Amino acid sequence: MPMPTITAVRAFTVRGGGADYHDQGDGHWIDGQIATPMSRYPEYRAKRSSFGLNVLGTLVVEVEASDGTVGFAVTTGGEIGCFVVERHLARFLVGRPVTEIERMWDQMYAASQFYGRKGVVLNTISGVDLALWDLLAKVRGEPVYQLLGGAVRDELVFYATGPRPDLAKKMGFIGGKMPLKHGPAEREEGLRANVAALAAMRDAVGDDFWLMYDCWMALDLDYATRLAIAGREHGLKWIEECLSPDDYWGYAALRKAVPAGMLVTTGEHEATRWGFRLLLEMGCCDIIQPDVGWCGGLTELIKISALADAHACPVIPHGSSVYSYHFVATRPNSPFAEFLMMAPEADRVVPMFHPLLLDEPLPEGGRLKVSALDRPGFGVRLNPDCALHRPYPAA
Ligand SMILES: C[C@H](O)[C@H](O)CC(=O)C(=O)O
Ligand SMILES: [Mg+2]
Repeated sequence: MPMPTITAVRAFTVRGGGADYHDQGDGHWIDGQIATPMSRYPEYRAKRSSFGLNVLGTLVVEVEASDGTVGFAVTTGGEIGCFVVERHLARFLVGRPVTEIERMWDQMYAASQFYGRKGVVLNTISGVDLALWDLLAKVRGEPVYQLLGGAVRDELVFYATGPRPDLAKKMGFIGGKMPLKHGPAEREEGLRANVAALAAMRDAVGDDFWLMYDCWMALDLDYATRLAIAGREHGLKWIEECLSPDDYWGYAALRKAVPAGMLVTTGEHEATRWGFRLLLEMGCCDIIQPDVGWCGGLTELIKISALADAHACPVIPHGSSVYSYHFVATRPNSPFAEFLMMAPEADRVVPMFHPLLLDEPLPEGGRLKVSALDRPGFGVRLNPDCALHRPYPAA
């Protein structure tokens, strides 16, 4: 049966939240003091925006088909992403049938290998890939999760990321992952403060609620090991992204050094099946956390997940709202999902990609029925009130 072909590819950027969820206004918890690889420089410690955490902005990719259907997706990538899409990647899409996602992915990756492979180029390929899945699912009139093989569960259960696991517990989430505040440059005093914050939160939530620490690449092996050992007493379930994403050897050593039963997790800044192959084969972690908007998109996440399954390693995707939910619904080895608390005080559930997307389904009581995803494509719309900027329109 002849399928529509792709007739146009457009790339836009937009500021203020959206897929670059770090691009928030003053006073938001996500831009407070959180340990980062830049925390060793005191002048970049108090706010993550001080070193440029929100420098990229959101990338919006639209793909239009010959029958008039438009698919779209959002990720982090901003103006650089727009350039890569419109001046380079679009050529591999225009004129192709909407079904040929695998071939388009392979051409985008192979053609950009000389300057890509990870980082913003893979964010960009992910954005294009997700827009292609949205388009194909809309052309077929089905939700994306049905194209992925259908749901393996009726509802998703979530843990919450943010500074208030005590409030997340009241909202019905199964656990809370806190941002670590102090890094190694703040020495023993900082370490004691990190452990004290965990202990206080444990007192607030009781024994059975999961508590985790997100260390956002800020630590070294020695500090991470000491934090894990001290955290065990307070029921720290996992310790996340402690080291540089390039330090596979450090992660392998950390996994051996943490107390029995504590999980080492990482992968939100890793990309492609080859990056995750290193994490898995080197025994770096107990859970991988690819971000579907950064790791290469759904086409790549399917491969990463299969590889992880063969290593008995669960896949709990990082954030990414609907783009994760449609995937998690379909994989036996993704037993729960992350919800990032994007309210400035983490005191209520708000859409992760607010204000950019309309119709983003929200967990209620820490759960989301898969039937809430039953709309064509990823089931979301762009908010017409958000001012999109198209810096590199095709000539
Ligand atoms: C809170 C973390 O520093 C980061 O902003 C989000 C993240 O790493 C996660 O959700 O995981
Ligand atoms: Mg994280």
